[in-house]
Amino acid sequence: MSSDKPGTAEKPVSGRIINCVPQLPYKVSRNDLYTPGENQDPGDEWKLTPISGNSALYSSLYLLRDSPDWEEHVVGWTGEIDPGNKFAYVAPPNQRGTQAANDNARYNSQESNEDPLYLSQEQKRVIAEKLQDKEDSNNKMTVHPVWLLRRDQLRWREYSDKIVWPALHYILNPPSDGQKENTWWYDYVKFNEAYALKVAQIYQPGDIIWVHDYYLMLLPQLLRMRFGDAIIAYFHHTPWPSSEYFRCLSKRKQLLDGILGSNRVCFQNDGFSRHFVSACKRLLDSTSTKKKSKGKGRDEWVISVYGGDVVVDSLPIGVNTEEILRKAFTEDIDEKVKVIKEAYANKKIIFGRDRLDTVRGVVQKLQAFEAFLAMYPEYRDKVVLIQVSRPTATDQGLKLEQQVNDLVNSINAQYGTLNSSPVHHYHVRIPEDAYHSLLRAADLCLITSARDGMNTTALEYVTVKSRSSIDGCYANPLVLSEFSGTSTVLKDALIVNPWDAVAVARTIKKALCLTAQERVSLEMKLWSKVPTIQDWNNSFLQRMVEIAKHESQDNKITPALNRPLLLQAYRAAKRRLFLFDYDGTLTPIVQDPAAAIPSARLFRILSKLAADPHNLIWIISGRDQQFLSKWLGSRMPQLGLSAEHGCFMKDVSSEEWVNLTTKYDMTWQEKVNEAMEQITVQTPGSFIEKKKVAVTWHYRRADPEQGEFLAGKLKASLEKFSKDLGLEVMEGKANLEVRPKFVNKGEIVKRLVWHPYGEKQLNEDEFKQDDTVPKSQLPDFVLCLGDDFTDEDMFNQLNDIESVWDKKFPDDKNEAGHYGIYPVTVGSASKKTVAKAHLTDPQQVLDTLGLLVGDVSLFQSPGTVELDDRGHVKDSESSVKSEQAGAAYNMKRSASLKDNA
Ligand SMILES: O=P(O)(O)OC[C@H]1O[C@H](O[C@H]2O[C@H](CO)[C@@H](O)[C@H](O)[C@H]2O)[C@H](O)[C@@H](O)[C@@H]1O
Ligand SMILES: [Mg+2]
Repeated sequence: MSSDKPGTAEKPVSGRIINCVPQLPYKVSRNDLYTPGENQDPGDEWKLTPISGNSALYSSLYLLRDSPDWEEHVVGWTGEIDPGNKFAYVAPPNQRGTQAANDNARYNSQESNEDPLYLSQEQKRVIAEKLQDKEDSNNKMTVHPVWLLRRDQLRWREYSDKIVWPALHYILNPPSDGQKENTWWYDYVKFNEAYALKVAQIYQPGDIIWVHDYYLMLLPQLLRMRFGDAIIAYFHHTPWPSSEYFRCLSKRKQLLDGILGSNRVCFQNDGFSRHFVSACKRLLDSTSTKKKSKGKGRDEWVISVYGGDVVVDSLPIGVNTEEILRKAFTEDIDEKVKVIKEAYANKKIIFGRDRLDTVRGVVQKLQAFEAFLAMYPEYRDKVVLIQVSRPTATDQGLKLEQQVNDLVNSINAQYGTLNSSPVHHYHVRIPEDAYHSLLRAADLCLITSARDGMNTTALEYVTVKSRSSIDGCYANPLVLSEFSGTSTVLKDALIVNPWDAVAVARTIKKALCLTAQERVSLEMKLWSKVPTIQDWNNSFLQRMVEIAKHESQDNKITPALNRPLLLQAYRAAKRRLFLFDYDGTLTPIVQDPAAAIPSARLFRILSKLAADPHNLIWIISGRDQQFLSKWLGSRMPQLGLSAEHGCFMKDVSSEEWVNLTTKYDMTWQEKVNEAMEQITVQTPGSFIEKKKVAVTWHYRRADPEQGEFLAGKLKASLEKFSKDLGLEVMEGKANLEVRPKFVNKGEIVKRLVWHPYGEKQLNEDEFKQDDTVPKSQLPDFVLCLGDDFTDEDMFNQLNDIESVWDKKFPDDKNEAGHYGIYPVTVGSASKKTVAKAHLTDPQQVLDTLGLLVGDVSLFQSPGTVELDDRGHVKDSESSVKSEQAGAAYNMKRSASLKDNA
């Protein structure tokens, strides 16, 4: 698509889509029959087989490939590569029986069981070439494989499958010490980082980046860190649970924050979007507005996050109806349908196909069918349930399989005869032609999922039933669980609660008794609602183009702090200055101000930071001197302190506090106190915190609505005289603070940064900026963290300093091309900020500082990390070792294969 395509002129999109899918559509396996040799095609070493599942998503990829409007790039993990069995070492004939041969055989048989997947560059090139879609003669779809070649390939799935997936499907994991989960989390972070790296290699401005599903929740934010202007969409294919479930995840904030790097987050239906919006509100304190989307009547929200807008909406995925009809109506399938019908002559066929996991409701289905046979004995030899259950490799798989088998056996034992069984259960993956034949032959399709995003079997069934061919195989009814995402699309299906077996049984009876006219009328309604994948692609992308057009420069999301890059800059710097706010930044906000004391972890990390002679640390807080001295200064005299929003300061390793407000008349305090006391009387639970200069009115413990309302009233009354008295009234966290206007945290920052690094601060009220200090004496790394409105003064000051330095010291930038200045806001997503990056909460603050002092893993939070093809940090010790081992392994292996050829 060209940028001058109608409607795209205002904000051109490049016409390229980068589709990020959790896995490429093919399974890669090594061909055991392959032996390298001169006449061998290296491509023969590998075979590809299409993987099952995610059919709608893959169908969307192929349709985009064929669209004249878009150039498509697909980024996806290769999935687990099957290394084949050809590793057992066979000694060359002249060595057979020798000790060396036996040792080698032992070595190689271990290798064959646990192939470390050391693929050479050439092998990767060959596989990548094969993965490039064969049907794509015009090369319109370029496949970019994400390699994560490790011995234990399942590791890349653990966090998604064992932690995220259950929570998304309302399953709570049993409590654990969290150790395994942590390791899985690091792999999940790496998995997402590997994608970000791959996308960064191909990204061009104007590309639409389309991220799919819960394996890749961190990817949008990772991309936002790299490309502030990128157009990013996240589509969530599975259900999104109530925030009550989602908040059980220990990494809940990081996951939400990861998704919110997108411009648009889209779900299968409004209910899922609503849950997501509420999770963002509760966990990240974001705000949102809601409206109806144009034309479709669906809900659309705009969430405000860190200064930017994220559209949240829904668009149910569809199926490729044309292709289904083409494939399901062939002479071959006609024959197969006839055979099925003859095999079950005089019986109504009830059909179901589900993955055998706990949420697909196979157990509920069998229980309902059992109830049906019990309640309606006249149907016992007149129906058959053909249930195809696709095996899954889950932890509960075996138990579930056993439960299903027991139920099938018990139903067949009770209601079967010598000649027939009411349930035919196939625990296999059936081929596509068999599936289409069964869809066509069915008199009823029964879907009883306890949770799913979009059940494509239901859509495919309705599609097939829209065409008449053989008598009795047209317009057959669908019984559909209300817990399936599909029920919001196919509202006219016979909707059931799968937990109510009796009600489902009654609905089966009702469905089997529908007249032909009723069935046709139902089918017509359903068929008109089946979304096609073509429409889904078009609508999705059309909306993305609109969003791209309306993106404004002053509405950009402040991205998450890129901690690995921070670490790099930290390591390279020698004159580091840390400027930390206290409440809400180094400690979480609590009800009682006196209870917000530093944690042992905070002390440990601050002590480690302070122990480095290249670090200077200042705490710049609204707290008074007494609090700061008691809890911080007395324990760590090496900290610089500033109290009451810049009114006082105490230099590093000094005990003397300097009052920066001595020249100021303090009679205003009386007037402010008076106003605050009046409001305190009216507001039970509120109180005044009197400091030396500043005065704070707290209402955290008051009724929230009353507190907010009266804070507004108090602010208005204070503002009547504050200007004349040179005061500033500041809205804090459930408080209102007043202090002289000419002091603020930004002024302290100015003093600290514009000062020869490491020299004592001057004890003067008035600060005179010394412009003669050379850059080599100014800090080369400034990390400033704050959560509040008052901290914006610090960020503003740093931004100004950066602009001045840009002009004054254009040649003194660091290796990364900047001055190492990091203004970072902490907490609530709803606030507008001038900071350059954000962290979600004080815990992430400690994780970040912990990373700098070596206490925390690089993969605790996602960021820009260069990984090699095995998921090691590039050029790290493990990466180099792994590369050497790989080279040795490949030499040995090819020698062994040649010898045995
Ligand atoms: O600049 P800071 O270090 O962030 O201090 C700002 C104010 O923090 C304190 O109040 C806030 O934190 C309390 C403890 O979590 C909480 O209970 C209260 O609702 C918050 O407003 C402190 O009491 C004030 O003096 C500081 O100015
Ligand atoms: Mg604060």
